[in-house]
Amino acid sequence: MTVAPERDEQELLAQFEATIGHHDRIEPRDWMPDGYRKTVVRQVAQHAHSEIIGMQPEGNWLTRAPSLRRKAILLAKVQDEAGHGLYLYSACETLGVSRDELTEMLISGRQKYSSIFNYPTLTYADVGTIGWLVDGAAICNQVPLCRTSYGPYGRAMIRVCKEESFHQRQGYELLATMMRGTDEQRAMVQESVNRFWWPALMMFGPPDDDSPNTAQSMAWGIKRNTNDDLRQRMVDMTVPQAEALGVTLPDPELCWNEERQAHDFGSPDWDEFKDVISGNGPCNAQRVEHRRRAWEDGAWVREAATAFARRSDDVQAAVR
Ligand SMILES: CC(C)(COP(=O)(O)OP(=O)(O)OC[C@H]1O[C@@H](n2cnc3c(N)ncnc32)[C@H](O)[C@@H]1OP(=O)(O)O)[C@@H](O)C(=O)NCCC(=O)NCCSC(=O)Cc1ccccc1
Repeated sequence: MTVAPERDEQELLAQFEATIGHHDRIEPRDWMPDGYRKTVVRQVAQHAHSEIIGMQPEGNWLTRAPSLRRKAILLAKVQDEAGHGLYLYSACETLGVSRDELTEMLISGRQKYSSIFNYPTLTYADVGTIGWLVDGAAICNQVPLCRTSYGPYGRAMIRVCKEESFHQRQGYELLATMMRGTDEQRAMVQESVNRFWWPALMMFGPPDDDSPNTAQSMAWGIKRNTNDDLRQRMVDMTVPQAEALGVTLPDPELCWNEERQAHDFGSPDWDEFKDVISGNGPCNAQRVEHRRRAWEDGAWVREAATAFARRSDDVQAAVR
């Protein structure tokens, strides 16, 4: 007996929902609703683009690192970011979208990357602040994503989070070293923290009541927490670290709320956030142009690798 197609679809949907309900993983060959596939591709692609574009602000300091040790640490970190981008592009490819298409969507502005990477890195202290605050925010956001419902994304996150922890520690250690230095160095750290604090809080996305995707993404287990929840976690985690470092977080409203057992804090400038994610931040044009040039300059490498792979296949076929 043949089953009616609608019946088939209903059974598949029920099976999908049961998997989500049990907090099990959805794997690439499993049936999934079109909206789920699109949402995972959107989030994972944005995440991958962020890692790749995110190499630029710190990469800016590679040739000017103040010592061999600092240069080696920074090189390792920037290379890790490239690796994270590649895992994430691979996770996206399991859903039937190619690396070429993803890069095209980034360069043409059809897909986003994290707002934070549209701010400039003006001093070497920014390398420390990015490690401490930006990787700190990335950890808050990504540890729960190790339990995301899409298998390849969650597994990529496990490795990425281990590396992000090293990134955060190296940033904190850099800032701690500068804070033990001269008055000028301490002032440089404070100035850098003042510039990056609010943009780091914006990384978690708009407030929950202004976040169109959160409810559905949580229902599908793609996101495990809301944007505001994770932002609160970041503030609570960072305040004692700032005290230990001896820097001030630039928020006059920041204070401990005994009743909530959490910090109250001010609101980021959401108009600035909207401007930055619409392409009008201080470095948007420069970041995308740099990526476009690198992609075009690398065309010959991709062509050579494809030709080599084709020839190897021909040789294998001839031997068989
Ligand atoms: C929380 C959120 C970012 C946004 O929640 P959703 O539910 O998806 O959206 P929601 O409805 O709340 O927002 C409405 C619209 O606003 C967009 N938008 C929101 N926020 C931002 C933003 N900050 N920047 C730009 N756009 C943002 C959002 O896409 C949506 O637009 P769309 O409808 O697509 O046109 C989520 O996608 C997520 O957890 N992603 C995974 C983590 C991830 O990507 N991490 C990367 C950074 S860490 C790193 O790279 C490591 C590193 C450290 C140091 C150096 C180098 C590398």
